[in-house]
Amino acid sequence: MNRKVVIIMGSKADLDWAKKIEEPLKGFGIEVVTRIASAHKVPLKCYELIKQYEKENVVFITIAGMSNALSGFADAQTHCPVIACPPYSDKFAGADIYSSLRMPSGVAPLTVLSPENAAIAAAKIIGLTNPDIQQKIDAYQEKKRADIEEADKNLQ
Ligand SMILES: Nc1cncn1[C@@H]1O[C@H](COP(=O)(O)O)[C@@H](O)[C@H]1O
Repeated sequence: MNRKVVIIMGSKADLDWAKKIEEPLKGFGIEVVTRIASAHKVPLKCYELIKQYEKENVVFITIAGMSNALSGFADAQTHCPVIACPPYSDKFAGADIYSSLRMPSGVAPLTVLSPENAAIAAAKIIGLTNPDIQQKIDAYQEKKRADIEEADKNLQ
């Protein structure tokens, strides 16, 4: 069964970050749709996008910098899994991150900070019902193990 990942980002300023999530997903052969909608500025658009894609049982990945309302907002409106992947920032001592971590009761977006890892997490969810994707995840992990062996061998 083919399921897609829908990336929603708060601003076009997040595009470079989104691409770092898109690339590994496409490497796994997963269809990715990328949209821009800010929960602060266009909440109705966010809602409509969530409801539109929810019908396809997608995995959402949400990207929102500074003050991340988007991930909790999205998660509370859908039965689909939501992975928050806020863009990296060390401004204000990295305090932006708390807006992704602290959620009210019943709101459960998963936060994954690395864009590549967010893609892996989404691929694993899709892999639960897709043996092709499972095999690709196995191969990816095997490559990671081989990289360690290679690096270790090169030190000897
Ligand atoms: N949290 C939020 C709500 N609306 C936009 N943002 C985020 O704020 C940053 C700057 O957005 P803008 O370009 O709209 O100023 C971007 O990371 C964007 O995701």
